Amino acid sequence: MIDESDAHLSALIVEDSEDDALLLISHLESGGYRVGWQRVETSDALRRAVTEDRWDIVFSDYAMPHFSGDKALSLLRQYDQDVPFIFVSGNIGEETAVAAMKAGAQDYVMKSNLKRLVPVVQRELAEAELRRRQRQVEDKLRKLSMVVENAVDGVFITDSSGQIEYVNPAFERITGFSGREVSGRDPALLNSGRHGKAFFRRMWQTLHKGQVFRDTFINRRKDGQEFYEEKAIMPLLDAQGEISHFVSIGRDVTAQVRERAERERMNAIIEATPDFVAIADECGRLLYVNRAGCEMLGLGPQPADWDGADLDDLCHDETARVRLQEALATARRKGLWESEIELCSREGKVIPVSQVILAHTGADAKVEFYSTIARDITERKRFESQLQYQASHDMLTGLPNRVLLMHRLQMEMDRAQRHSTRAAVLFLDLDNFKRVNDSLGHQAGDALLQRVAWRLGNCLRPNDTVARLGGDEFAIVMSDVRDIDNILTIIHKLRATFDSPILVGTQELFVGFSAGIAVYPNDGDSHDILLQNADTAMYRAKAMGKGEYQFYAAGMNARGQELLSLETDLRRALQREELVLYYQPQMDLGSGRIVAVEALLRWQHPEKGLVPPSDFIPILEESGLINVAGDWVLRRACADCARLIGQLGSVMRVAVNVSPRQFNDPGFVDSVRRVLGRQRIPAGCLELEITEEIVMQEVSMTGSTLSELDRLGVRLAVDDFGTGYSSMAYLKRFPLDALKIDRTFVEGLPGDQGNAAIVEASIYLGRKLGLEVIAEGVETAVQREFLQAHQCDLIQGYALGRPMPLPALIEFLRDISRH
Ligand SMILES: Nc1nc2c(ncn2[C@@H]2O[C@@H]3COP(=O)(O)O[C@H]4[C@@H](O)[C@H](n5cnc6c(=O)[nH]c(N)nc65)O[C@@H]4COP(=O)(O)O[C@H]3[C@H]2O)c(=O)[nH]1
Repeated sequence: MIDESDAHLSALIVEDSEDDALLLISHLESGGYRVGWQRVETSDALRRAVTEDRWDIVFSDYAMPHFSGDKALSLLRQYDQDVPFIFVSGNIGEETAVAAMKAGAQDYVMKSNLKRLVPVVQRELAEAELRRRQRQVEDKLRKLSMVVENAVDGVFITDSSGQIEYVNPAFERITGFSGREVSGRDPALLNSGRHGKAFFRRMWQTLHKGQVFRDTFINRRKDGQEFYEEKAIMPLLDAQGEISHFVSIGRDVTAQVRERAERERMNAIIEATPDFVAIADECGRLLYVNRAGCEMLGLGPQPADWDGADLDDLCHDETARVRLQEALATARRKGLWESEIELCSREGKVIPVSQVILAHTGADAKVEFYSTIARDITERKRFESQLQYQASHDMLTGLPNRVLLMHRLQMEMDRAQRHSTRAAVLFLDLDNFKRVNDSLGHQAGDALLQRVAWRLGNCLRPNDTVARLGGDEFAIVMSDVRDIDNILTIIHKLRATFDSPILVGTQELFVGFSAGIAVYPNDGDSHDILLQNADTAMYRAKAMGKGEYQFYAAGMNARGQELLSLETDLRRALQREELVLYYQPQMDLGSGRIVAVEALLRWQHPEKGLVPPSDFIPILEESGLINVAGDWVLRRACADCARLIGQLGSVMRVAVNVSPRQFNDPGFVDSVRRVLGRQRIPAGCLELEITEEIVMQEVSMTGSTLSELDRLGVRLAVDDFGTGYSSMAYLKRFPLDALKIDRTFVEGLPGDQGNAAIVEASIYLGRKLGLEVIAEGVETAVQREFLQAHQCDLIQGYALGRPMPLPALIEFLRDISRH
């Protein structure tokens, strides 16, 4: 009996007789099968049946009216190789049966002997199952073999003694050996000798334990070249569990190993490079920064330290950020951007770098990432600026040299053109420098030049430039020259700066300059010409004598030139004592006596003759020479006064004009005290004429000076009374003795009613305040009478006498006393 589990049988019956088919089924059922069956009797029906269903077994009659067993067999085998095919026929002969078996039928059963049917079915079903399994195994083997044959990995199989039995095509390709060449040989033929014994010992130990050995082998190809093979070797066991074979599967990883080595080398190089190397994603986020970059920018060494940072964070301000965005845009457009830029470290240090940014694009031309290399050029920049400094500065003095001077001069010329002002260049040449050099040596000469440079630098405005042109030549570029006075101011400052001696070693040296001045745009429209003209002017100045300053051109600079030469002349006049005092008498209207004289300064110019004070006092004021001149006037006037008193035997007062600058000099009161002491005249014999301008200036200081002078006993008179716009209050506040009515009010007397009223009021005011009133510029007898009638105390003017030199005055006074 058949097994219950095998009892179900699906049977296809090719049979023209329904009865025969039923008989067949009944035999099978009586043999224990539960049969599901179908009967077909044409080729179409058979085809349909085998394509639509799966059958355990097929029975077929041999000869049928519309079909034949042969055809049924061959049709079936087109669809199924394994299903048992059993002829069940009434008349199949021996020969036909053998031929049918050859054609693929499994057996035949005579209809007359159906007793055989069940055993045949049982046997054929079992064999069909075997065949099916076999076929599956073969199928699998075929597939595996195909895989191995087509694998990219090299495979070889050895027997247990290590002799090669099989190699796949990949092995041949990788090693260069053909299967035939290596068949029966030891795989050691691939040995490169690069692995030590320990390596193979470990391999064999692993394999003999029945485990898989994996490692990277360095093997040798047939042509002797080495290659890297990532290999797995495994033992195969037979039914007894003994190792029967070894299978080696190896992948040629030479390219990867080399690539990895190359990458590691590159990485080591990048890590060792002193330049900043970084990779950023398409949004600028940093993906990689090398060691030098981390150090340069103060980023930690671990990626986590700068995680989230991007290229933007390396910019120190908004301008740098905009520049970076432009750089990235250029890199996206052109693939590369390079320039010099400034990066900023985390600590805020600004680092100048020479940087390259590359944009790396993918297949869609979109940027996938950026790489950048930046070299710290701090040193180079420092060196460059040092070079630039050296190229543009004089090494001895540290002042700009000719190159930089020309550049600044051009800038000032441009600025002057824009603002419609002027620029000036002064060419200075040290007087007597050669003598210093020759007598004290070069070191002393150098030291002198350094100190001169320092002093020059200190007396200029921040926008002016002083340069050393070489030797003892210096130049100054003056910016924003609005009028000629600006230049004169600088010249005064220069002179004042070099008034005191320069100490070189133990020597005190007085330094003077000869200078030429050229003014843009009048004296040239290019910097070369301007400097050349200033040079020319300097030579002219030198020719005039040491310490001279000379403007290049006449024309608009004529006034400057004139003022300058006047100033130079005045200095000389003071030294050569060309200044003289004239005296003009003052009469007491009450007694009719000459009680005082006014000292009036004159300049006895060798060529121009007698120069009036109006022509030179403003220059003395401007240049500061007024203090020297005023001091001289004071001494001279007091000395003359003493002489007058001595010679005439009567008291005589001298009035001396004091300029604002002289009055404000802190040493003024002392100098008055000194003069009085030296000349031994009573203090009341000296009257100081001060202007309304002086009394109106900062009150506390003026007040204290006036009080000090008053305590000395000196008389104080207000000159030019009524010409200013001042308040009369000062007359009360200060210790004054007299007021002098200005001659412009006396002029029209008595006809000019306005003037007459002012003069009357002034006399009235003076009397009320206890001040002596002196009328100036009295030219006529009518004026004198008017003043006398209005009780003016004193008069002064041509009506009495013009200013005269001392001998003439003495004569004049003697004349009067004689009459
Ligand atoms: N038209 C006319 N003029 C007359 C008559 N009488 C006198 N004068 C002139 O009037 C001026 C009087 O001097 P001031 O008002 O102090 O005015 C002085 C004074 O301010 C200043 N000055 C003169 N000498 C000195 C000085 O030693 N030091 C200072 N700081 N200033 C002085 O110069 C100014 C002018 O002096 P000067 O030219 O000498 O001119 C003198 C004198 O010559 C007259 O009847 N008619």
